Amino acid sequence: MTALSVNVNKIAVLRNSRGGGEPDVVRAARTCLDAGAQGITVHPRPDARHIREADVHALARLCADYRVEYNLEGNPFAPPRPGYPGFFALCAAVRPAQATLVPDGDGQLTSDHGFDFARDSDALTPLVAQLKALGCRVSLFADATGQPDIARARDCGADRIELYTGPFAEAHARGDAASVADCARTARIAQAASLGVNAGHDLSQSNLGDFLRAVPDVLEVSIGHALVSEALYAGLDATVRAYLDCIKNAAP
Ligand SMILES: CC(=O)[C@@H](O)[C@H](O)COP(=O)(O)O
Ligand SMILES: NCC(=O)COP(=O)(O)O
Repeated sequence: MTALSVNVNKIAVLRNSRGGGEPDVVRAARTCLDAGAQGITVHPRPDARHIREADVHALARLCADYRVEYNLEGNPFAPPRPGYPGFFALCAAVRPAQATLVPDGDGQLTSDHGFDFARDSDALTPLVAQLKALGCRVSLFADATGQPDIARARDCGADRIELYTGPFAEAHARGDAASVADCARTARIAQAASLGVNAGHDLSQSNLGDFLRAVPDVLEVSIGHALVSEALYAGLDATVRAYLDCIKNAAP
């Protein structure tokens, strides 16, 4: 069955907005694992807008305690800067079970494209080898347009690809069913090249079932933005009631 890796970036967004320690990303991740999630994903960015170096280490310890997969995502080509030692250095320090390479520019709001394998293969190949030497499974973020050159990810030495599902999610929200067929075609090309298939970006409760029914043998989905948004809705009712109880119980 497909594994769920929860991306906790958004918990760190909320924490950083106040400068304190709440919400606590490790507590949130532990709650996800206690609920049955099979892994934790983070995508630390060079500007440290959400996940910070210390979080990467703390979550690595948690995943080791729970013996679950830790999936570290990032751009291996982004140079180090104060507060961000670089993706490879982070992987060398915590040795995540899976390193997912994503070709994000610095100023991007979020990830919005996969690798161009015709252009990037030569640069990726030695990096993939170095990450594998650390003991990481390596996955490469890939557009899901049915392009045959997805098989080149295998030539780079990668174990898996992660289908970029943002365009699928947008199309699904418009009621357009065609894009899931592109995802399925891309997955089959990758699998024929002996690559495992992960998927992520903007997956949600409203599109995940349709995605998994259409795309064969997806090994893992990593989900953050929608999952955390939905958790707010799911938790608000109980939380407001708890506050009302506090007020009632404190009333003279
Ligand atoms: C690769 C991918 O799709 C996710 O890791 C996504 O980029 C999360 O990053 P943000 O939380 O910064 O949007
Ligand atoms: N790799 C995708 C991921 O970790 C989560 O993406 P999103 O659900 O936050 O869009």
